Amino acid sequence: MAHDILIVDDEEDIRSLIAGILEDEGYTTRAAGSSQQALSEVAARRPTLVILDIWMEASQHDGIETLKLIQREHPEVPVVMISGHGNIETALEASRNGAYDFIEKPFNTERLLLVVERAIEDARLRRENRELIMRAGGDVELVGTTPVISNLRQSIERVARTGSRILISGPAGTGKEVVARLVHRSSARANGPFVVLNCANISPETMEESLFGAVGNAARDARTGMMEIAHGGTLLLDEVADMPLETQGKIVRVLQDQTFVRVGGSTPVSVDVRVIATTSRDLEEKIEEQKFRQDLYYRLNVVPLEVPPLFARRDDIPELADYFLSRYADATGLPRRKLSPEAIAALHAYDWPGNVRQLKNVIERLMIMSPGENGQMISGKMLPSELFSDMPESLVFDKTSEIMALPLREARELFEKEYLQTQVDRFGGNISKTANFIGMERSALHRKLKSLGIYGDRVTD
Ligand SMILES: Nc1ncnc2c1ncn2[C@@H]1O[C@H](COP(=O)(O)OP(=O)(O)OP(=O)(O)O)[C@@H](O)[C@H]1O
Repeated sequence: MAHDILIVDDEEDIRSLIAGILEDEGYTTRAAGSSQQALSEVAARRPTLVILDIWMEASQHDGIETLKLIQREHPEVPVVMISGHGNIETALEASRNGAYDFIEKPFNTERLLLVVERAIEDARLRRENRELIMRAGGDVELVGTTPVISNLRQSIERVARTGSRILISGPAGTGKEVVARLVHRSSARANGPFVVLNCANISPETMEESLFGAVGNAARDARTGMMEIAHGGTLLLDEVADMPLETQGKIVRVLQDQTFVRVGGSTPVSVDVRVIATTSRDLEEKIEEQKFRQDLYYRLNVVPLEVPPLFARRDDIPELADYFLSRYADATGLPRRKLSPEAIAALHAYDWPGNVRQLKNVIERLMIMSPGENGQMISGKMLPSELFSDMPESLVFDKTSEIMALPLREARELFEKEYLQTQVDRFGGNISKTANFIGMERSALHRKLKSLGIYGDRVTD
């Protein structure tokens, strides 16, 4: 996506000289010959960068005042000042007011391009930092090698380049946002912003201000909307099923024209934004209940991507657990730990109703609550009890009275039978995994099952 640069100078020659240099490098430019025009261009759409002359004689505001006005509305937009006279005082004042850097007349093309490139990169890093701080843990790695995840990865690569709208569905905590971030990162917009708007629990008024921004007045501050901030990049509508119906109607039109009006304003703002939506609810059901607009559904659901629950890709659990262990150790400086085979087997057997997010939280908790040396194993006993609470009733063993009525040898045999049958069922009949979990040799388990008469067709290696 081309960056959108606003050039502000009262000399026509300078404006077209800079525009020529920048356009040759693939930037998109707009020009303004006065401070008033500059401010209305900024108001029409937030630029990626402003190049602003310090001396603008016939303008209502001089360069410094214009800088202040731009910074007040958009402190995140970098402004590079042009100065004709190497006046240190003015330079200092501009820096104090947030100017990113200076270029002096007459121009050196190399220097101009270098400063522009640096300013845009610096703003991108700041934005990413802000996003990281705001959404700590929002990483962009889709860990997993099961066929469903490998297919998903391929679909992401394929669809990312097309620019189509995508609807990502799947239960909470499965990694829908990770998928959206990956799409953005693999697309032509990767250097543009990635903006997330959470649609849950927002009133229609707040939602519209968040999306479209607002013109300031006595009652409210001016605000740049997510649509405008996402220009040249991607906007993620998280949990889109919760978007108020009124806003749904408005966004249908915006998706079509990529143009909207800020709350309280009348000037149309044109943007170029790729919209991705996520949902953990069944949108077709919401349409039937008349809580979601069908036309919006069709517009968003150009390419559907599905992220399956964690229990449907159990074999990714060990790799995910390992990934969170090392990531958490790196982030905190805590020792690097490993999971023991029986701990891995227990994580593998659990159903994870909170999906990957729950697994990540369990791992973090383990690292904090079970301190140990570098490389020291985390054993099955250290796992939180919630992991065992959804075990089948028979494993918790409700046959106490029956057992109590038996001599030891028979009681032991009954217990073993119940215990092993349940464990084998838990691991879907897989002997290696069962053996691993219960801490027995695979061949010994085979023999044991046979001797207890529970060696059926469902058992596999
Ligand atoms: N395959 C994965 N590889 C690495 N990390 C993952 C993976 N899936 C999820 N995560 C991590 O798990 C957490 C939850 O993922 P994410 O927020 O993407 O889920 P979600 O489906 O968008 O959840 P919700 O619907 O609740 O918003 C995040 O910290 C994310 O980084």
